[in-house]
Amino acid sequence: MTHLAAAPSPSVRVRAPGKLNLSLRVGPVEDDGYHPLVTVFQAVTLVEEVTATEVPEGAGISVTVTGPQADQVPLDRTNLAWRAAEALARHVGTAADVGLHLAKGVPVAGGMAGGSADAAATLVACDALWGTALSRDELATLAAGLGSDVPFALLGHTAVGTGRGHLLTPAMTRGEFHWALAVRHEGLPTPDVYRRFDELTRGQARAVDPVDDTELMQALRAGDPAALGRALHNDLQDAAVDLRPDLARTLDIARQGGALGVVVSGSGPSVAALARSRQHALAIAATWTAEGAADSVWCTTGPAAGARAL
Ligand SMILES: C[C@](O)(CO)[C@H](O)COP(=O)(O)OP(=O)(O)OC[C@H]1O[C@@H](n2ccc(N)nc2=O)[C@H](O)[C@@H]1O
Ligand SMILES: Nc1ncnc2c1ncn2[C@@H]1O[C@H](COP(=O)(O)OP(=O)(O)OP(=O)(O)O)[C@@H](O)[C@H]1O
Repeated sequence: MTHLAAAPSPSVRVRAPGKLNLSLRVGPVEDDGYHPLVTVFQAVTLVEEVTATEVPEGAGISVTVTGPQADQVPLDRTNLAWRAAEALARHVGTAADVGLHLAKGVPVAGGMAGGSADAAATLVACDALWGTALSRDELATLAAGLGSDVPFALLGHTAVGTGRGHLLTPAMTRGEFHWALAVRHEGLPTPDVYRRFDELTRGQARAVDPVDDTELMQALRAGDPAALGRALHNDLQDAAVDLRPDLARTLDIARQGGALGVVVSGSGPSVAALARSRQHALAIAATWTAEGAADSVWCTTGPAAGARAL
């Protein structure tokens, strides 16, 4: 008797990057509860990998997760990847049946948009698995409905974000930038940081203006890490440090270690230090570890590609 092995279910694997905000300028909160932003995103080589696998009709969506902080990631419909699959299925009028596996390489709740990368990767993976063949523009519209950082995870590289951060213009850059990252395993909820920003600025934050990032954009075009380091900026930094005062020491240690610039990433609590080289990034990371200033440290480079099938 011949034994026939069952054919594996079709699956699609997609990688999407985490991000840093090289500059994050935040205006006064609007009536919808969101803040107008001008931000310069850079995608980095810390990535999420999402595998979407065909499941029997009517099986619905399921999520499994691996990675160092997998226990902090929800497996139900509050997971952004689940919501991305649901949003795509609703948009194209197909049944939302898929198994999603997330291999997490981006720190969880670190201000580096790991969940957003999962959502972007899921849109691309399910679009391929279900053969729905949406354009990148249609995917970007769905992405913006899932979260402000999701469209950038689709696009990748370096881009200026306006509106809620979801309206993107690619930016010209030269060369590769080396980053050291100090990660705290207790995350900072993004809404809390924006709320603290409102309190600290008493609702009177200055209106955002892309002109304020002229030097940063020049540094990127020139591939000049020293100039980029001087131009790093984050309007949410004071709010993040106010909520987590120990971040001040993490910032100081990197400065003392000769970082070209150091900044809280997005809403924190991750801290990103721009280094002269990979060796320099490793040295900053080693000092953070030695001083107990981070729960984990990472070295990465940017820019990196947006969500794409492997
Ligand atoms: C801090 C950043 O990561 C910088 O890129 C983003 O602004 C946050 O993006 P995100 O996590 O995708 O945020 P969303 O899921 O869209 O929004 C979460 C919450 O953050 C606040 N929020 C977000 C974006 C924005 N422009 N203004 C805000 O006030 C709102 O309270 C919102 O309810
Ligand atoms: N796919 C996901 N991966 C990680 N967390 C998720 C996911 N979906 C939902 N969450 C929830 O969202 C919270 C924030 O997740 P995430 O890792 O995306 O934060 P972040 O990097 O700070 O996001 P951002 O920089 O976009 O504000 C987590 O604590 C978790 O409860």
